[in-house]
Amino acid sequence: MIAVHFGAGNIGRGFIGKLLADSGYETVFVDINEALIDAINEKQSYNVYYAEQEKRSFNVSAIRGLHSVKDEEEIIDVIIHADLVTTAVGAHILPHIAPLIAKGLTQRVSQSEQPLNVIACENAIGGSDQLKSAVAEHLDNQTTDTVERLIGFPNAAVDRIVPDQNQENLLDVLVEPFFEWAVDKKSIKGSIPPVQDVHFVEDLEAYIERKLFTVNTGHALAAYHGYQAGKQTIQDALLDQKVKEKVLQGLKETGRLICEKHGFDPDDHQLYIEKIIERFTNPYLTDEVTRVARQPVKKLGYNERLVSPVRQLMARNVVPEGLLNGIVAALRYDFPEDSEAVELQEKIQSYGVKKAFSQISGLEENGQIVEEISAK
Ligand SMILES: NC(=O)C1=CN([C@@H]2O[C@H](COP(=O)(O)OP(=O)(O)OC[C@H]3O[C@@H](n4cnc5c(N)ncnc54)[C@H](O)[C@@H]3O)[C@@H](O)[C@H]2O)C=CC1
Ligand SMILES: O=P(O)(O)OC[C@H]1O[C@](O)(CO)[C@@H](O)[C@@H]1O
Repeated sequence: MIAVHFGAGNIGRGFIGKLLADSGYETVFVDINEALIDAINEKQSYNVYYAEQEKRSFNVSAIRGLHSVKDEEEIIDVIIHADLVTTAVGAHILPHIAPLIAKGLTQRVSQSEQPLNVIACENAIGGSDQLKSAVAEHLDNQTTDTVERLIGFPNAAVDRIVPDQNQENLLDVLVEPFFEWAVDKKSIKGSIPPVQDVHFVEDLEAYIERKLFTVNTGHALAAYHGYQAGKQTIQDALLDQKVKEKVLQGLKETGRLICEKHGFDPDDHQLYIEKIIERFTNPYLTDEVTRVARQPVKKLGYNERLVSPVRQLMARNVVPEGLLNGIVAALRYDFPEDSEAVELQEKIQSYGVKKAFSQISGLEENGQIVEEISAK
């Protein structure tokens, strides 16, 4: 079994690559980072370490690497023969890898009727749908119909905290022991050769909103409030009671939405929140506030972890003060090494908070949410 995985970064190697190897796949990593690809081809294996007292280690082998620009022909060839295609590049990168995936799929469907599934493992609602739309822009009409018939783009929710790495061996990855990978059952074409521990679910929206609005919203709140409080790591941020209370306030608000909308049991959801706070504070991980806060422009988007639950709660006549305060903290994020933080601050300087936030979030400039934010 051959899997092509785009993005040999933290999640690519530390999560998806490990599960694919555990399931008996040969994994072809595609990445734009030449040093990573060279190391994969030279070493042909790496270790995944668990952030826990025992520090269990797992060897990942049967891997090779291809460079997304230099090895285009080989990537197309491997897509023709693949049993599964996955990505973990960042949702904003999906449009950049779409042309290459489109070329691979065009050649594949012209010579084979074998179905294939392409799963975007990104922190985004409808990540695979986004990739499918981007791929469709590079297909001719006839190929679009055949791709529609043979190629599935099931959405997925992926959950594992993999911080930035500081390993001696470039490829090794330290990850939290917990992980969850849920894939939308209904969009699968043909079948996916088994991948260990993947859940195929009927109602992905409930899973993904529960995950995104708890793990990612909670992490974002800890990062933006932690940054304002001068904390270096998420672990330190959550040791500050004031920051922790702000995180818990926001999670209480998203919890209300998730339970009301998707019917999760409030007591079970409270345990889910507690488990997540425990994961954030894992003492065997060092997770920089600036990693979790990265790309504030993306994170303030319309369907993202802060604005989406605020929109949905306001539509239910609830004013979520904790989440609104989280947005305010995000709008103040000015880490100079994050190009989106620089862009955000420049926008605010040029247009003022109201207009800048409205442009970034896609919310109406004179709407209630933008008014609430600018009044804070
Ligand atoms: N790190 C984490 O804890 C989690 C991350 N995620 C999601 O997983 C995705 C990846 O995140 P990370 O692995 O943390 O990021 P990362 O930055 O470690 O990995 C991304 C990889 O994509 C590669 N890449 C960028 N442009 C490319 C291109 N045009 N072609 C091929 N490869 C390209 C980069 O070189 C890098 O190796 C994101 O969508 C993130 O939201 C989801 C759950 C947890
Ligand atoms: O910033 P992105 O692209 O969402 O990816 C990093 C994310 O990974 C996580 O650590 C775990 O999902 C998030 O909380 C964090 O925001």
